[in-house]
Amino acid sequence: MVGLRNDKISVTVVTGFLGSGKTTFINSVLRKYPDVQFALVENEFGSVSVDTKLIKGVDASQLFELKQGCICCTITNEYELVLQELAERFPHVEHLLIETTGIADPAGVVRPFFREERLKELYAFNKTICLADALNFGSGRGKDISYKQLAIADEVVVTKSENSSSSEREKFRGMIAELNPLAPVRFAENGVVETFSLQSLPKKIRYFTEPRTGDLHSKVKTHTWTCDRALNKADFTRRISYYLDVYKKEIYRVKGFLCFENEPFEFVFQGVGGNFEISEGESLVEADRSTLVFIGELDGLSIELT
Ligand SMILES: Nc1nc2c(ncn2[C@@H]2O[C@H](COP(=O)(O)OP(=O)(O)OP(=O)(O)O)[C@@H](O)[C@H]2O)c(=O)[nH]1
Repeated sequence: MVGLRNDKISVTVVTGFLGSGKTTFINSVLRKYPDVQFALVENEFGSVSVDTKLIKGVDASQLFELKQGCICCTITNEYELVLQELAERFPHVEHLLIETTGIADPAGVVRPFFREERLKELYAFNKTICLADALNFGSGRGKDISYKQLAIADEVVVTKSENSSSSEREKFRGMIAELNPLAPVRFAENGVVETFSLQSLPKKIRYFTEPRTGDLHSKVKTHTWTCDRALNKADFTRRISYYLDVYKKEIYRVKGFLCFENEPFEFVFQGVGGNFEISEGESLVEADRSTLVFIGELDGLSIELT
């Protein structure tokens, strides 16, 4: 069956605290892309189930509905097998949307796509989108987990923003940059994000906002590591691999670009919860400067990679 598939399935993870608007957002994505064959998985407290409520009002031909029995096989904790089975049984699926529960740590949902060889063959990880509720953001509700969800995200959507003034929007941007200076921020009004695109973000990540220190009083901190000479690829890979493994609990997210000896193009580094991927980027090396942004509980960590 897998042989029928020409392209990998793109994977987008939608996360965000309880009631932040994940279901609403997913419905708007399904409406926006009526020609894309989606599959939908909801991750719930470590188990996996498909949330059929999501198909309401959406043409069923867009969706491959998986019955619980198909994916929750008798073996427990088989998330990776479920993903594999999904790709193999439904060769027409083009895009997998995974909705995490509001109190889930998304690192466990994302990690298999960076770690498992078979999943890397079947899936192309697209991005993690975190929804933040404008009406509750910064209230401290579920602070640790919702800050971690924001810290890991590639893109943030502030939902329920229809009544937010431009100064309030700026404040949200600042608070989010405090947790995650890498993620572009968009706003949803009445469940619709005007400029949203499912496409992955460009493999150029120079847009990051300078980390800020604000008043969130969060344990989540940001650190920018730089090196001004070309790195030896094998040495660096070994070191970062060791470092991220040792601090996989503390370091939530690492993202950046690297310059390696004898390589004309910059490489993009993507790391989530102890696992990482290094892939050739789109920009030619101009100066031999490598930059990695670390996000996590960094107090007391010294980041030495060379
Ligand atoms: N005003 C407004 N309401 C919204 C918006 N997005 C979602 N909502 C409402 O917020 C409530 C929660 O939305 P859901 O989409 O169910 O949130 P969720 O994150 O899936 O919820 P859980 O699965 O329980 O974590 C619903 O009443 C939505 O109609 C928005 O942009 N504006």
